[in-house]
Amino acid sequence: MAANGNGEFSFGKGTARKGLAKIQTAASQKKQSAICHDDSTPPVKAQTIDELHSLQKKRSAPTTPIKGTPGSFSPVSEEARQKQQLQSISASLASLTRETGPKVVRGDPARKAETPKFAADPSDHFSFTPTISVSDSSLKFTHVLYNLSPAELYEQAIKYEQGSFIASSGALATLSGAKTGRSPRDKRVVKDETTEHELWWGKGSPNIEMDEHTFLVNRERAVDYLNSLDKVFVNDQFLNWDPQNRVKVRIVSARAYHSLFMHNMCIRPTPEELENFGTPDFTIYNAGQFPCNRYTHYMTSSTSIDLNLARREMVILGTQYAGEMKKGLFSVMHYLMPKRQILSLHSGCNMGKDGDVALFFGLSGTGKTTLSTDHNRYLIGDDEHCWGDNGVSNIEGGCYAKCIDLSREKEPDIWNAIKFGAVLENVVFDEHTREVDYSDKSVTENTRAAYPIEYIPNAKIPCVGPHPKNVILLACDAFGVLPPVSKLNLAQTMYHFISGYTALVAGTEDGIKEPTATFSACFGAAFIMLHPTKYAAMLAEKMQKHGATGWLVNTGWSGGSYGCGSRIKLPYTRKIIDAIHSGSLLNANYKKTDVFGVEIPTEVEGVPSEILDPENTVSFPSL
Ligand SMILES: Nc1ncnc2c1ncn2[C@@H]1O[C@H](COP(=O)(O)OP(=O)(O)O)[C@@H](O)[C@H]1O
Ligand SMILES: C=C(OP(=O)(O)O)C(=O)O
Ligand SMILES: [Ca+2]
Ligand SMILES: [Mn+2]
Repeated sequence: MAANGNGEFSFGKGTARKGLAKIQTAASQKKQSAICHDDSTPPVKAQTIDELHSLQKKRSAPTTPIKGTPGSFSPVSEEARQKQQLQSISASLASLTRETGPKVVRGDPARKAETPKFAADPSDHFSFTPTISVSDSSLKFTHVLYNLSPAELYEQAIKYEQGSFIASSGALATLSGAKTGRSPRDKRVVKDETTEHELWWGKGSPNIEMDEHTFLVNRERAVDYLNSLDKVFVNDQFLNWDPQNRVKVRIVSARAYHSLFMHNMCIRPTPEELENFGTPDFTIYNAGQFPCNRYTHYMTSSTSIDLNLARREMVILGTQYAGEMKKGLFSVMHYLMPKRQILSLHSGCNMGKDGDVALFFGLSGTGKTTLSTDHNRYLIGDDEHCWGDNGVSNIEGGCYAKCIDLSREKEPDIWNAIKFGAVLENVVFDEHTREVDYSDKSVTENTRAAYPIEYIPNAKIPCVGPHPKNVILLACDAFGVLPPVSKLNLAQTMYHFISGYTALVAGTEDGIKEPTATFSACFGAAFIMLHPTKYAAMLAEKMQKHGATGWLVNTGWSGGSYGCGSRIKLPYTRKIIDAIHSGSLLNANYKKTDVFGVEIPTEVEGVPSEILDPENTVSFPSL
């Protein structure tokens, strides 16, 4: 379309002259008798396109009224508060050798027009901002994208991160890069005078030691990398819905994907809570795109996830798998909470209409998320909880579901939660319709969706509940020898909790290609910090005190091992779980098995009786 200089517009070259109807403008219409005028809509209140675009975005309303009037006790102006916040972020990103933080400014470097108003260094007067990375990061500004909204993070991801797309459901589909599962062999913990005595070290322990100095080397590497970038994302959020034991976390990352993931997974502060956030209790530096240096002492690959409890910091190098952040923080809670006599649990948790709470312990991929998301019950959380004197509380603000073979029919609530705002990791979708094929394992079998807990319609918010009535241990048995369900006495519950017989399912950990039998203490050995007996003793004490019943539920194979038997059908497992919740299974008829001495029911409503006893289904090879 081109203007011909007379205020008239034509399509193509000279088409108007060749007799096609002229496209008429308001000005040209006025001159003629107005037959087809349109005065019903007011003209746009802009003289230029730039002005029009400036109308599109309304300034965010001040989140809370600025407290204090001039002269009242300690008034904090909006300007002073923002300055404090940026100073805090600059301090978080400080180089320990130079002992200074970068010059940080708020806002997107791409939006030149919106000159940032506040800088961390009060002496800064700047008129332009370099947008290229320079090796001496102290000469440039690091732009901080602070607690962006999901919509803003979508735009950042789609504009700047390769492999980020909007799926047809509205979720943000993205790739986590070379790593699509956790790297437990690259997770290190600083051994110092305190942690040497407090933590579980050595054989069987997930805590691979590193020294303070090496931690600082990796921290410097991560911080230098982050400071060399144009912009970083900062999330200030909370862990734990128990208000007395809430932990403030700050996540500094380089990808919108990571920021949106943590926005979904941690508890989102209200605007007022954010204004009064102050100093975080724990900080993650996620420089996952950048490798660690293999010549650094202790490093065995280019990936390292380093935890320093004394500094209250975690550094991530060489893996972009977002699960490292959420599970890394879970490790921190496994340290902090038991110190306060609160038991941290690798479990899902839901509550019935009558207030009966159930815990679902289980190693990754064994069914915590699937089985705690139950349309007939309130969801308290899918993965990480605390059990204290007042009952249970979720640590997180979101859920992280495995979505391989996800179907709308079998898991409607999870299906519907994968909408705008949710992060979909490593899934495959149709290039045109953007419809996800949940059966496709081309990228990984460990495809995942992370969504805020309120995306589940019957989520219980705040995510807290009374003391549990049932403690369900989910074991995914790759050999098919465990019965689908058995009732445990307290001693048996402790035995199974400490030994943690289950399977690592494919993809959740680096290098695991098929279900592999394992013993994972506390059904989460990768995340515990103290010796398993410490958690087990607390669990026994709480179960006894509150009269909870223990159950062992096999969500894995029956009638033979992986490869010859088949996985227990999800609808059967759901029926078993229903019978536990309703109390009907507690009062069923039982028989003792020879193998573990556990009691197995002879009947469960909706489940074929012959599968309840493995002796009927397993064919052991004759000797
Ligand atoms: N009998 C079963 N019980 C539970 N989950 C099952 C069963 N059979 C298949 N599954 C599948 O196993 C996966 C369990 O994953 P998930 O619930 O996310 O585990 P977790 O939350 O413990 O990591 C889901 O993909 C689910 O559909
Ligand atoms: C996220 C993980 O596990 P889960 O399925 O238990 O959340 C993980 O192991 O990386
Ligand atoms: Ca028998
Ligand atoms: Mn889960």
